[in-house]
Amino acid sequence: MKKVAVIGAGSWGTALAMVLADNGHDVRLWGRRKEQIDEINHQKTNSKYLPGITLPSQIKGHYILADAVKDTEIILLVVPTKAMRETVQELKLIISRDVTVIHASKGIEPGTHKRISEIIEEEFTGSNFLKHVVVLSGPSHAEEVSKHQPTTVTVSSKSEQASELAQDLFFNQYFRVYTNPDLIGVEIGGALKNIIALVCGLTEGLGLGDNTKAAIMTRGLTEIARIGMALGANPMTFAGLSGLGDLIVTCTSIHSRNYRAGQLLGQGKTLEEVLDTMGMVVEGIRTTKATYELAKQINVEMPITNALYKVLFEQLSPKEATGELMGRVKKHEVERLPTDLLQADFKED
Ligand SMILES: NC(=O)C1=CN([C@@H]2O[C@H](COP(=O)(O)OP(=O)(O)OC[C@H]3O[C@@H](n4cnc5c(N)ncnc54)[C@H](OP(=O)(O)O)[C@@H]3O)[C@@H](O)[C@H]2O)C=CC1
Ligand SMILES: O=C(CO)COP(=O)(O)O
Repeated sequence: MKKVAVIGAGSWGTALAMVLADNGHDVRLWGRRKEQIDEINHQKTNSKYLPGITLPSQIKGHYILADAVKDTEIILLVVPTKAMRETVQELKLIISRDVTVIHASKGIEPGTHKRISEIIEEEFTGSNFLKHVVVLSGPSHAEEVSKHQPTTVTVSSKSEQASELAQDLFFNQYFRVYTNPDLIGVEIGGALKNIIALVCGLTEGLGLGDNTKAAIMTRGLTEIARIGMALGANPMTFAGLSGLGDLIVTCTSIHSRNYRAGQLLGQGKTLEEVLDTMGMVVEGIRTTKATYELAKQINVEMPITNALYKVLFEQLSPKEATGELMGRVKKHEVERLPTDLLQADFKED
C-alpha cells in the first residue's frame, strides 16, 4: 500500500483517485475549493465533475495542499496545463522528502512550448526531492474509468524503474497499464490529439460527414507524428495508445470536451461563448497556440493545426479554413522516415 496525493479534483484526478483506492492505496485528493472537498468527504460524490458516481470511502479530500502531500512519496498531478507551473511552484515549497511525480495532464505550454514533464523538472530545479517524473496517458475518458469500463493506458519516464512503479500502482482488472520508454512521444501524442479532436468536432458542427472526419484524423496523426519525430519521438509511439488510441477516443466520443467545443464552434459560437458553456477544461485551445508557435519555430509543416489556429485566433471562418486545407499543393501521402530511424529499425536488412 502506498500513500498517494492526487493533486486536481476534476474529472480525471477523481477517476484516477478511484483506481488507486480500488487498488488499496491510501489516497488523498486535493482540490482548491472547500465546498467541493466537503462534498467529497461527506457525500462521497464529486457531482460537478463525475455526476452519479459514488466515490470509494478510502479517498480523503483535502483543500490544503500541505495536508494532502504530507508523508507521501508519490504525487499524481492532474491539474489543467495552465495551472501546472504554479501548482508545482507551490508544491516545491512544501515538499520535504523524496517524491516521484506522476502526471496525467495533456497539454503543451504556450510561450515556452514545454511538455508537462519538462515544466515539472524545470520548476523542481534546485530541489533534491524530485526523484523521477512519469506521464500517464492514453485513451481514457474519466466517465468510463469511474464505471470500471476496460481501459488501457501507457506510462512513460526517463526511468524504467519509475515507469514500473506507476504501472504497478494503477494496474488492475479494468485498468491495464503498459510502459513505453518514449517520454517525448507519449506526451506529444496525448497533448496534440486534442487539436485534432477540436477540428473533428468542428467538422461535425459544420454538418460534414465521416469522410471528412477520417481525413482529419488520419492527416492529423501524420502531422502529430511529424512534429513528434522532429522533437525526438519514436514514430511507433504514434501508432499506439497515446497516439492513435487517444486520437480515436477523443475524435469520436461525445465525452470529449475538445470534440464538444469544436462542435459548438462549428455551429457558429464564438470561442468565448464556447468556453463559457463548457465549464470544464478544453486543453486543445492553448495547445493549438503552443503547437502553432513551436511548429513555426522548428519549421515543421502542420496544416491542420495552422488552420485551427487561424479559426481560433485570427477569425478565419471554418468554411474558409476548409477551402485552404483542400486547396493546398498536391503531395505524396507517405513520408520517408529519416535514414537513421530506418537503420535503427531494420538493422538486420
Ligand atoms: N477528463 C478526462 O477524461 C481526461 C482528462 N485528462 C487531462 O487531465 C487534465 C485535467 O483535466 P480534467 O480533470 O478532465 O479537468 P476538469 O475540467 O474535469 O477539472 C478541472 C480541475 O482543475 C481545477 N483547476 C482549474 N484551474 C485551476 C487552477 N488554476 N489551479 C488549480 N486547480 C485548477 C478545477 O478546480 P475547480 O473546480 O476549483 O475550478 C478542477 O478540479 C487535463 O490536462 C486533461 O487533458 C486526461 C485524460 C482523461
Ligand atoms: O484525453 C481524454 C481522453 O483520453 C479526454 O479528452 P477531453 O479533454 O477532450 O475530454
